[in-house]
Amino acid sequence: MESDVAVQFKNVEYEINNSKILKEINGVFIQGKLTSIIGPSGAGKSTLLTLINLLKSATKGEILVGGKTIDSYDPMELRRKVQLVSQEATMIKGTVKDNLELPLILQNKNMTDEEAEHYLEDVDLSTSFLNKNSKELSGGEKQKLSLARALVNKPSIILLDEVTSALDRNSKQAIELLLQKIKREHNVTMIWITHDINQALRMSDYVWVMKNGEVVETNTVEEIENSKNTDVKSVIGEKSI
Ligand SMILES: Nc1ncnc2c1ncn2[C@@H]1O[C@H](COP(=O)(O)OP(=O)(O)OP(=O)(O)O)[C@@H](O)[C@H]1O
Repeated sequence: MESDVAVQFKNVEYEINNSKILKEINGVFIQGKLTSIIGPSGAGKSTLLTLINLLKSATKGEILVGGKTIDSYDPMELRRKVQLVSQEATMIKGTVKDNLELPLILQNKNMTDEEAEHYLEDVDLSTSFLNKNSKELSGGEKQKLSLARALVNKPSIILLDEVTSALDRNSKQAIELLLQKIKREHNVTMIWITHDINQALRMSDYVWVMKNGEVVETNTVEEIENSKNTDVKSVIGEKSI
């Protein structure tokens, strides 16, 4: 396998209650690049994402992460390497610092205030937020904090599930800029589900287009924009799905 491949799907299927949610999925996610997954509701995007951190297990085929079959990872270890950030930006009760420190606390470690401030700066949050109750943060600030928390385990892959869908225009723009900065400075592979087609085309290096549990096309943004495939054309013609 090429060394720039972060994740590879080989004939992957996911079946539940005799229903095939994902069929014959093949493709790669390239190291250090941002790939968006787009497609209509129910296409199987979230299911595919959860296979990459073993929240679900493929029922057929093979997934390689960093060149190793996913089944060879301890799930907890894998989830440190492959961080999931979701739309809800779920916080635990307590301060901003409590939330940032959580990934370390789970490993019986601590975080100094200095380290915590560094993480806040990394995501463009004021260091004065350190002892603020996380409940008081705005939606955009919570999402920045959840990105900072995802960075604490120094992941090589970040899975983003509709992380800007609940945000207003300004916060959405701030998160987009932040994701570009994280990709650049931390060289992480990002796999992003979004219903905002313009955002996917604007932000991504590569795009996977899904429909009815299948991957219709995986390609660069430019190739996707010029695709002759009617399913691809209908998905990107929607602009917001
Ligand atoms: N546990 C389950 N049991 C049965 N069907 C399921 C289960 N989980 C998901 N599905 C079905 O699998 C299909 C794909 O769901 P999935 O959430 O992956 O799609 P999606 O593309 O992420 O959709 P959305 O954009 O609405 O989030 C849907 O038809 C859904 O109803």
